[in-house]
Amino acid sequence: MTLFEGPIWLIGCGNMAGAMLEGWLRAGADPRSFTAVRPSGKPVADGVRVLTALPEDEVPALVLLGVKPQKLDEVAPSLAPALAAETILVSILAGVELGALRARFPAPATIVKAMPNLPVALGKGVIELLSDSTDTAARDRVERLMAALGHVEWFEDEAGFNIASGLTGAAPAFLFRFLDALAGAATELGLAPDQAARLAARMAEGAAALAAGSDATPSELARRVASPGGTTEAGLKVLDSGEGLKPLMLRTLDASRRREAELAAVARRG
Ligand SMILES: NC(=O)C1=CN([C@@H]2O[C@H](COP(=O)(O)OP(=O)(O)OC[C@H]3O[C@@H](n4cnc5c(N)ncnc54)[C@H](OP(=O)(O)O)[C@@H]3O)[C@@H](O)[C@H]2O)C=CC1
Ligand SMILES: O=C(O)[C@@H]1CCC=N1
Repeated sequence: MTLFEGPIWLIGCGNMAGAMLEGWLRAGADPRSFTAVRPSGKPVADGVRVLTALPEDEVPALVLLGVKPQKLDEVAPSLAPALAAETILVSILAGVELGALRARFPAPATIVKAMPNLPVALGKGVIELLSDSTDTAARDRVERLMAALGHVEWFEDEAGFNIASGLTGAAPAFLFRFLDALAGAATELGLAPDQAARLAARMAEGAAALAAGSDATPSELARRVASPGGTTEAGLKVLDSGEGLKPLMLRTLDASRRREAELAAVARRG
């Protein structure tokens, strides 16, 4: 069974849209159903058409808007007339609200905001979705396509979507920083850098799988690791001391959310 019927255009195919394409191809999608439009014309994957301008030989069933938010007004004027009422527009542009998309793309009946993250390339991403469309068949088609990339959740409003965007869209970078710091510390204490990086990443893979698959809270899982009077407890005391990690995470996510609001305001002004 095909993931999605009809041509899919990827407007911009850099880190994120490229990772989504990788995930869909990995899930068995037909490469010939995709057209990537990118100014560089760099190839993306075997069998996927790459153009430097919009195709003129087909009407897209779905368009994935994958450029930087700052490029929205560079692409919208030429893209909008190429979309039909039945074209589903999916935007992954951080901060750009449904209203700002509707103002630029009047034709599509269904516009969906999606916030994916880089692990979609492995089919292990998280994708938040938001739409004001009442076309349940179109919403279901988008959900099915996104579900090939990982865990999908719908949101009811921009505010909740924005908080979740920081938590799953941006936070892989926060986790990578944590792993870097952890491995760096092990290196300072005497381990070879490549070995420290490898072990930290493998540790995170297993611990994350445990957390995702367990009914226990992260706090309970930490308790199971920390033997009373043991080595973990000694480390946790440092992590939890003073201001600790929790206020740092609050400031981190809040900064992402505030930046998202700034990007939203720019796109609203147009
Ligand atoms: N990176 C991430 O983890 C996530 C990113 N996002 C969102 O994804 C979007 C893209 O981010 P990211 O992939 O990191 O950025 P990249 O810089 O990697 O990719 C941007 C893409 O846009 C293309 N592009 C630039 N100008 C145009 C144009 N005029 N017409 C068509 N394509 C154009 C570039 O083409 P070329 O390759 O030829 O230079 C490139 O393929 C952003 O809106 C971001 O908010 C959302 C969730 C996570
Ligand atoms: O940094 C950004 O703005 C984008 C959105 C989430 C991840 N990358």
